[in-house]
Amino acid sequence: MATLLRLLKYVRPSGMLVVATLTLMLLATLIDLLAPWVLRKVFDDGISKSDMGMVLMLALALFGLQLGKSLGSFAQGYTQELIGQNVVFTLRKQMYEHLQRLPFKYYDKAQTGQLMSRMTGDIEAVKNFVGFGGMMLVAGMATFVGTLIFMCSMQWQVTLLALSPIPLLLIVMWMFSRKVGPAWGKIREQMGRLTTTLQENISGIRVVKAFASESKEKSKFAGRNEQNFETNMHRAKLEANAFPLMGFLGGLTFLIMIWVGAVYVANDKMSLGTFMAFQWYTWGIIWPLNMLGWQINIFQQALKAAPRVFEVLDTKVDIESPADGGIDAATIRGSVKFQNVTFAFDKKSNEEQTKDLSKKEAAAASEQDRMEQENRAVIHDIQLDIKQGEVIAVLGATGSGKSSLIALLSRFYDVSEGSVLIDGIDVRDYELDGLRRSIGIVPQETFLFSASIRDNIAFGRPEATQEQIENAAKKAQIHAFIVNMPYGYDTLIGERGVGLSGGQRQRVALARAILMDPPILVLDEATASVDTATESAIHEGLLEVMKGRTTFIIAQRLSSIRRADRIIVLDSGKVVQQGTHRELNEQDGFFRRLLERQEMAAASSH
Ligand SMILES: Nc1ncnc2c1ncn2[C@@H]1O[C@H](COP(=O)(O)OP(=O)(O)OP(=O)(O)O)[C@@H](O)[C@H]1O
Repeated sequence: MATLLRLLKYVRPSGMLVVATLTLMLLATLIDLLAPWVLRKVFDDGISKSDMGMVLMLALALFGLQLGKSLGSFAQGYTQELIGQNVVFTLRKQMYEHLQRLPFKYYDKAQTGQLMSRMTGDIEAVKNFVGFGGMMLVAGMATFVGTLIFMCSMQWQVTLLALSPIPLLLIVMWMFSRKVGPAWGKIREQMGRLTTTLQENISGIRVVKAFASESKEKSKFAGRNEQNFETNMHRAKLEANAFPLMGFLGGLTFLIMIWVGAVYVANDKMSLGTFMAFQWYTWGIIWPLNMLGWQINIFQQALKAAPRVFEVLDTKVDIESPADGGIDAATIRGSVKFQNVTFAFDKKSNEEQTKDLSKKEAAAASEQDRMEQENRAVIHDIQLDIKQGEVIAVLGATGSGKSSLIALLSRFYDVSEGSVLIDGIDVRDYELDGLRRSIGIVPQETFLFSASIRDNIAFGRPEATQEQIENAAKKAQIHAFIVNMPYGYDTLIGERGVGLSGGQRQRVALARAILMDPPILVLDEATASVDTATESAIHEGLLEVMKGRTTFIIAQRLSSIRRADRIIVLDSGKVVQQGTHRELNEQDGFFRRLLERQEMAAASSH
């Protein structure tokens, strides 16, 4: 019921259209009800009295009624679809906008295929009910009730007798509805899983092929496809059992009507005209009941699909600008302070933790969670003070927490304890978009869109001039490569940058960050996939780019951090060493061991 009420809210903006459609439907119903009544007159006032003038007039009246109905149907079909499409449009817009706002935490767990299927199939199922099923239900009910009124007013005894199979028909329908609902729920869920398998296979096709795992993946897909096939066949079986039974019981109404009607006509208790009109009216009883079977189907499908969409819409966005809009980040200069920062990925919100608990229990739970969080933390009590314009290299073994630490700067995640300050202000107090625009990031894995290379570089600044784009590309050492491409900056690159090498993709991402001209720059293993010659060329360019900007370089290769003002070494989420290259070289620790290992590796490769 709650789902239905919530769906109705989406229909409310189309209120006038709904009124227009329902008016047209009710008019069509009235015409349907009047037509048999006119037919009755053809027999009783025309044929039986041999008044051919009357017959002609009534035939023309019937024609006029049908013409009116046809014109009405044309408009009604259009408005009906418009209502459904309005709902689809709003739901898709809301879902898309919400997906854009949802934090990284959500995407760490969400399955792309499930989201795709909710955005497409589930919303479509909702539309079928809102635009078609719901309206037809109203039309069907109006036809049913109207028909009964007309029939009873003509001959109530025959009407009631003809209705005797209806209770049985309602029982069949109720049983069908109870069984088909869960089947639709399963189908929607399975479609989500099927889409996920497909999406993962397409995205990961290179891994599938590299490991020659096509047949394993094929059977995984076949398994899910088969499950969906079986559930659909189960649903079809339910329909195949219920619909003919409903048709049969409807047919019984006809049989009773003809038999009882004939007896009443023979006994002069019913005119021949009324008998003929009843034949027509019987359809007004059978049609809505038969349609009800389909409507239950559409309704149940929508009832199972809508919560899947609402579930996404109801996911809380807990990383947002402050309620008052937040502090303008345009003036950020770039000093950064990590103040007692602890961070765990699976932090639960306070509300989630203390829901349904008393005050005392909530306090105990919160203390327990604080301790658990401390155990799960990937960043432990970090204190760092970074001056504006400083170049900081963050070093550490894989999994030591380098990327996590930097992710807290842009609020991809929020700290569990402590605070991250930029220019002395907590990052949570800034307007979020502005904050993120102030931090240019070249991530480990670059995502490029299927668009021109120019648009990919100008992704964060679509208004940038060609000259600005080219300057950024030059600094990222990619300009020469781009101008040699078939269409230069207009060359289209495939999804995720297909057609470019790993190093080229990384340089496009670097140009993208440089173009944003941010006060803070983050290079996450940014030169990892380029050759040593290009790497040193990039570093030359970066020297100029880094000038005046606070820069974080996350790297494992020592060559890429030589120019850092300070090196921070992380181990299991804790800062274990910090200082200049020279200072750290003089200490016994992770840094010197890394240096020695790399020097040995370099010597053995010569
Ligand atoms: N989204 C996530 N959800 C849960 N745990 C995560 C997530 N991302 C990383 N971790 C865990 O957090 C720890 C730190 O990971 P992080 O990516 O920050 O390390 P890193 O030093 O950048 O590693 P690398 O050099 O390999 O990129 C690791 O133990 C990792 O397993």
